[in-house]
Amino acid sequence: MQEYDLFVIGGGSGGVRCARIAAQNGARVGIVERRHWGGTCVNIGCVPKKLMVYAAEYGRSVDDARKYGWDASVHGHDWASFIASKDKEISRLNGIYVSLLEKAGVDLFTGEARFIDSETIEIGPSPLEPNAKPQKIRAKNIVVATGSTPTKPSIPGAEYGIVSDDAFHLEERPQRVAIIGGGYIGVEFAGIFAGLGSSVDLIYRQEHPLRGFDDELRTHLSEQLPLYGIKAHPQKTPEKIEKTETGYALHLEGGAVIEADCVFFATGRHPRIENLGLEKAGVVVKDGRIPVRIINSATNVPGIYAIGDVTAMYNLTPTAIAEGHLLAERLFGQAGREWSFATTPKAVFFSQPLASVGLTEEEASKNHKIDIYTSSFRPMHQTLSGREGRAFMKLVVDSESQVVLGAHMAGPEAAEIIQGLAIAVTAGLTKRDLDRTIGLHPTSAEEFVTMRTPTRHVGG
Ligand SMILES: Cc1cc2nc3c(=O)[nH]c(=O)nc-3n(C[C@H](O)[C@H](O)[C@H](O)COP(=O)(O)OP(=O)(O)OC[C@H]3O[C@@H](n4cnc5c(N)ncnc54)[C@H](O)[C@@H]3O)c2cc1C
Ligand SMILES: NC(=O)c1ccc[n+]([C@@H]2O[C@H](COP(=O)([O-])OP(=O)(O)OC[C@H]3O[C@@H](n4cnc5c(N)ncnc54)[C@H](O)[C@@H]3O)[C@@H](O)[C@H]2O)c1
Repeated sequence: MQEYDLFVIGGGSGGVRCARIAAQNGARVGIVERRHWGGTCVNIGCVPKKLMVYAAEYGRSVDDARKYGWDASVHGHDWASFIASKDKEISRLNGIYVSLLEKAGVDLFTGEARFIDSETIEIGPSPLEPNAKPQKIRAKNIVVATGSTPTKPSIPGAEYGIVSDDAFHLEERPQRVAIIGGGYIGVEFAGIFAGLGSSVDLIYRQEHPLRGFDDELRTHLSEQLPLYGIKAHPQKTPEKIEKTETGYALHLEGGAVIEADCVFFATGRHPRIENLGLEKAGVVVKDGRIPVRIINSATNVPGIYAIGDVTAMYNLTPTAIAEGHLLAERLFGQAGREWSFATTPKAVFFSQPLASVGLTEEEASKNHKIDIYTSSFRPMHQTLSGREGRAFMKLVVDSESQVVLGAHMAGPEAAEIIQGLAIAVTAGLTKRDLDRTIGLHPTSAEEFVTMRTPTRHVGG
């Protein structure tokens, strides 16, 4: 039986980083992957999704270009050729992940892993290695980095609906898409399909999409949806799906029926822990996830750790990577690196991107007297193109200390801009620091350093 200092289950964002850093620090490391190296982000998440967002924007950009004097026109989108290009890029990235691990001296295994006991793993057949002969591995430290998987509600006809995993490999682009769920995936794919020319219905339970984001930003998004050709169905819950002669009928509670060629469930994700044998290792599972201490990723069993989506704490790639990196350094290298998880920035890659860092107005006003600064404007490139829609920016500032507690934006390059603001919020900079920063003209970003008069004072 092979023995390791560290064995990682799951070759995704968190697992790959953890294995690589541990090996670079001299540990003997093995890692197992069941399906695709690089995990969700690279294969069926962030990366192909962002490529799809780019694809979706070109149609509108050509329209804009005409207004800027170009003799350009669009004659439809070739889904099959786009998917083939996307797949080529993803398999290039798969190769990079494998070579990164190999170069670091990590042993790679393909197959489905499960615990036999708290120090022993068995690897059996999986989609990546259907004929794998079962083999056992022992390790002093084991990291569970198995990620998460889409959740479908158990309504009649749910089997007719797809999830995000399927959306990346559809044979053709559906003409009519009904997307259920107003979270990250629902909003992003609504933008993608609408941009590519599909008719899109977006169904969600709240008054506005993106629960947990700043309420004013959410309201702004609701106002923008129709401008992108998306039909919103707020405060609606799906009841059942029926197959019809022309596609599917999605019935909503209250009686409305939406006809679609594709019903897309974007109704959240749950940790992938079934069949992992956690009970054999004695690892406690609570509410379907592995609870850990963020400070050291430790489970209740000494020597067993969990990082990334399987802990259901942040569910983002950079946080999974940071958790994996921190754990490897703490176990085998020099501990001491710090990451500010509390100021993790978030972005939703909708056609008009949205991004946030720090506290929302609702969160901040519970414990602080705050000054709110807002700005809403027509982005400059739309003046000639005539495109409708406005950008929105917001700062949440502590009234007494003037520390910037949160920054929120919807508009061109919002994610790129908020990444910069995230440094300011993480560093605890004040509104005065923003005020004394000279703007970069003409940009949308300069608005964040030129908002002088509070829109309102709240809380306390
Ligand atoms: C459509 C979509 C878009 C997203 N977009 C973004 C984005 O833009 N930005 C962002 O930050 N985050 C995004 N995310 C979230 C991000 O992908 C995840 O937070 C991140 O991948 C989590 O990393 P992880 O290492 O925890 O898990 P994963 O990357 O999911 O890796 C887990 C790996 O473990 C493997 N595995 C599972 N069980 C076993 C087993 N028993 N044996 C062997 N291997 C196993 C799986 O096959 C998988 O490859 C997106 C997610 C989705 C679904
Ligand atoms: N840009 C990014 O960083 C990005 C992009 C995609 C996904 N992700 C990550 O992946 C996670 C999963 O994304 P997601 O959009 O699936 O989840 P989510 O938690 O963001 O949104 C799920 C949505 O589904 C709704 N919902 C849940 N059960 C339902 C039901 N039975 N009927 C109707 N609606 C229901 C919820 O109210 C919510 O609006 C995210 O939380 C995020 O962490 C991140």
